[in-house]
Amino acid sequence: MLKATIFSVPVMCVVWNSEVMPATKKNFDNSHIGLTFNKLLKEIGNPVEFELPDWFIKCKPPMPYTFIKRNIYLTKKIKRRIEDDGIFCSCSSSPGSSGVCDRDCHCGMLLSSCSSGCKCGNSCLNMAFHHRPVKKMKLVKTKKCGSGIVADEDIKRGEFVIEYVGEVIDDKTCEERLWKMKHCGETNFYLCEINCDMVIDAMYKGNKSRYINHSCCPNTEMQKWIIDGETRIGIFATRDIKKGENLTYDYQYEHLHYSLISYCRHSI
Ligand SMILES: C[S@@+](CC[C@H](N)C(=O)[O-])C[C@H]1O[C@@H](n2cnc3c(N)ncnc32)[C@H](O)[C@@H]1O
Repeated sequence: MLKATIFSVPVMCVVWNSEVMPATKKNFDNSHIGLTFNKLLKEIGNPVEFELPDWFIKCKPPMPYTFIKRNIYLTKKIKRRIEDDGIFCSCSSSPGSSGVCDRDCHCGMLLSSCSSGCKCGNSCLNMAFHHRPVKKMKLVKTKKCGSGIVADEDIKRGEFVIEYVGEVIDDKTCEERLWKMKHCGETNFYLCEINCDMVIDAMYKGNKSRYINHSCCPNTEMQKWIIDGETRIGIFATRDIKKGENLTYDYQYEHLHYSLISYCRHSI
């Protein structure tokens, strides 16, 4: 339950949410405005406690974050090319296909993008997503899941939607951040596991993909691609999506270290 304390003083009105921001209160107490406020408080007497109305809690603005285009590594960047496994890109279009290699070429089947060895050259379609435009999407308030994302244009099945980017951290940092969030009472997590010791955390830095909510009947999916030796996560449409539809994917959150009271498709 969120509680606030309001002091009605002519001109100055301070709303303090003691459960969410304890660190800020300390800074506030020592600041000039804090000292003045405390002096005023002594003169006024005891504050009155009240519960914040539901509409206020629901209207809580989304947490600010820094927009980034590419992952930022806070851990060692491990580059692993498929060539390291003795697989070299010598793809060419298969007979009867559209004339360029697609996801059915050797590299595509390994979810690795083609390299310069590919005989299709610039027209190659197995170029993962790093050269493809991001779909138009809008940030919205959902009924039950805080902020969410809706498509702002029709999207076709299989099309690339957006890359999931954030800070790439190791397991230890991830655990530290989770504890910190627990202490702050933060319930929104922005974690995506790349492998057993690498997680993309879009809590502080990311793009709109950080707002895509979970559903067990999703319309997009996450795909791991190796692009120039780096594992990157692309979000792709699993069916045709109409403009205005909520974008969702399945978090498969049993892999992560937290649980989620999940609302599914229709209630998001
Ligand atoms: C990646 S964020 C998604 C954006 C988030 N809704 C926000 O307001 O910033 C993931 C968090 O959203 C909430 N969330 C996402 N999908 C949900 C669902 N289906 N049911 C309940 N909560 C959900 C959970 O708090 C989760 O930790």
